[in-house]
Amino acid sequence: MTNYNTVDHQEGQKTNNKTGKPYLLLLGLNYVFLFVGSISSSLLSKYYFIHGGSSKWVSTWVQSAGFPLLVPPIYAPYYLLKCTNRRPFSSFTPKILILSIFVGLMLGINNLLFSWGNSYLPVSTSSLLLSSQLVFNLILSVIIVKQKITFLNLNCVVLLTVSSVLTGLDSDHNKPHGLTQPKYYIGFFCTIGAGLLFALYLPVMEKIYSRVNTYSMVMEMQFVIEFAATVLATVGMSSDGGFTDLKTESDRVFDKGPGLYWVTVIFNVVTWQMCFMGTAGMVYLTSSLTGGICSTAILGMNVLGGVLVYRDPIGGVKAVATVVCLWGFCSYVHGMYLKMKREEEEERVREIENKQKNLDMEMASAENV
Ligand SMILES: Nc1nc2[nH]cnc2c(=O)[nH]1
Repeated sequence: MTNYNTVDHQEGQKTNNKTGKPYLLLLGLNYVFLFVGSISSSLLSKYYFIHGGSSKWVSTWVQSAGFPLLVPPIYAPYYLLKCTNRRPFSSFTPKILILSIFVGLMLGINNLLFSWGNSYLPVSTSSLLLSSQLVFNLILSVIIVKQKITFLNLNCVVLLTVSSVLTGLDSDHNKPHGLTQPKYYIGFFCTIGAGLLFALYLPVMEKIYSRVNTYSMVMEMQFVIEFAATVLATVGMSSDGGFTDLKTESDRVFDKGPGLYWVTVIFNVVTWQMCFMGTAGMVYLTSSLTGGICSTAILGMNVLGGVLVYRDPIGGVKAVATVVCLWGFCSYVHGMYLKMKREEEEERVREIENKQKNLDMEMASAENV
């Protein structure tokens, strides 16, 4: 199993084989998961609320309940494909298990706040507000994993934050018909709270991953994390009539009928799982800050999704905010690409120098003989 565990906490600095093909393939795959999962799950969460769904607990539950989907990729390599000697979950220590459960509970609360915000605000507004998580992400990454602040990451964080502040200031234009001022502010603060928790979740995950040495273990941890988040959501849902809500909503409330209700729930479960698996992979393969920047930039795309799919109102300010968000992300990815190329070149030069040195030494010892 490929091992990508050496990190020095600068973007893209997985020093072990970080430019190799398997690494880039895995990175690309995770990014596709994150991209598709994040955009579709945000739109589907809103679809649930727009068509009559009203339970914040149902919307929270679907964000983590897809953890059984991780069973085949966790067990198949050992039991079916027999391509690894590592038994699933064999590297778990009690400490890692407890930490994973703790992170799972934190994620469960984040999911609840996220649902609360999403139930009141337009997709585009909540997505841009969530972008504020990046500043907290940067600060907490500096504290927790000693992330270095560079021009590249600071520039991106500033641009994405300016983008979300612009949206916050544009609240009058963002309020759809029927959304009262108190509901707008509840949605606003729940979303900012979710951003804060997510900003803590990412560097805490990176810290735990520093003890992890295979990608399989990342999937196993994700299984435990999502399981814990689901237990929290299930307890909340049971105490608040959520399971009855599921039945009532599907039979009587959802205006697209029971069939589409269950399709919405199932697709929510699958796309959220993709989103969180992609996030975990990005954090493991790069860093919590790069993972945060990638997820936050996709939120900028959600703005376009909200406008195109739900006809969210978009004024000049929101349009400028979206452009700033995309500009910040693109300049970061471009900077990272240049950095990776530079490192590849440096590595190549080092290899040539080492080969030359070895050759010189061999020739010198041959002459001495
Ligand atoms: N708070 C928060 N929750 C999420 N759930 C999935 N993506 C996100 C995100 O970017 N922020």
